[in-house]
Amino acid sequence: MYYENNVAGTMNLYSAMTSTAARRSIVFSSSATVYGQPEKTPCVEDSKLSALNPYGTTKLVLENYFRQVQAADPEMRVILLRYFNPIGAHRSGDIGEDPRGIPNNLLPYIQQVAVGRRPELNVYGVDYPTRDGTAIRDYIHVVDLADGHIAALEKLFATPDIGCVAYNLGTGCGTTVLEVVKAFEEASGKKIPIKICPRRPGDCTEVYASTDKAKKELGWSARFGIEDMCRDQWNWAKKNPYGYSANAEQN
Ligand SMILES: O=c1ccn([C@@H]2O[C@H](COP(=O)(O)OP(=O)(O)O[C@H]3O[C@H](CO)[C@@H](O)[C@H](O)[C@H]3O)[C@@H](O)[C@H]2O)c(=O)[nH]1
Repeated sequence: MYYENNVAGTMNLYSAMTSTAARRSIVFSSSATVYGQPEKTPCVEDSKLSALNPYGTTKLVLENYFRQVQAADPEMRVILLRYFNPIGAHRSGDIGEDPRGIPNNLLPYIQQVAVGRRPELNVYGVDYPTRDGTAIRDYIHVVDLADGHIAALEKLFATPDIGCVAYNLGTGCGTTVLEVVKAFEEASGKKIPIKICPRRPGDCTEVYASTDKAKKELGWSARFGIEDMCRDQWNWAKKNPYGYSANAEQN
């Protein structure tokens, strides 16, 4: 079930719902950040939740809010989608991420180094207890993430008594910062100079998804690996080195 050929089918399902049911259904964009520093990986949906930073607190508060609202109104249907680390771009190279100012996230930063907009990548922490000392995340292609939403909507529309349920949207694979750098270098043919820096406050060591629940209950799993994500991100970057702006002055 992939979004390119499935949007029409999903819209038909949506039309089949009564408008009241549709109004009382929601897919909430939550985040793997609600796992805080996980006690165990892969993270399963019923793991203990906590927040390591203010962003994580906003997601936890809103997840709790939706659980309470749904408990008070059992006819509501709620799916909490916990995104892991979305990266990549549409394969056309025409739609991609274009953060304002200095990027906070890894891939947009690497991409700006690759196109010559920044001299080097700051690597935040090489003393984590991982295979190369850098932190581990579960990177997921944005197109897989989009497909996950279609699967969630279909589940929501087809299950009146769903209540409030959380699903991980991740690949189940953990990748270190240095492994991402290497994958991007291979995809782009560009050297990414790095500067070793202290850990960034609020970062956890390792987080990656258990994918079993989404696979079993939504019929969804990620199709793309880190090489595909870097290839598509690079395609976007080389076609649009200044994002949606035409030139360097606006950046
Ligand atoms: O310039 C950079 C940027 C990031 N990192 C490291 O790269 C990893 C990934 O960082 P980043 O891309 O900023 O993602 P996260 O901090 O893991 O957060 C992302 O993933 C979360 C889910 O886990 C989401 O909730 C957030 O919205 C999303 O930004 C971390 O170890 C960072 O320390 C660097 O070394 N240098």
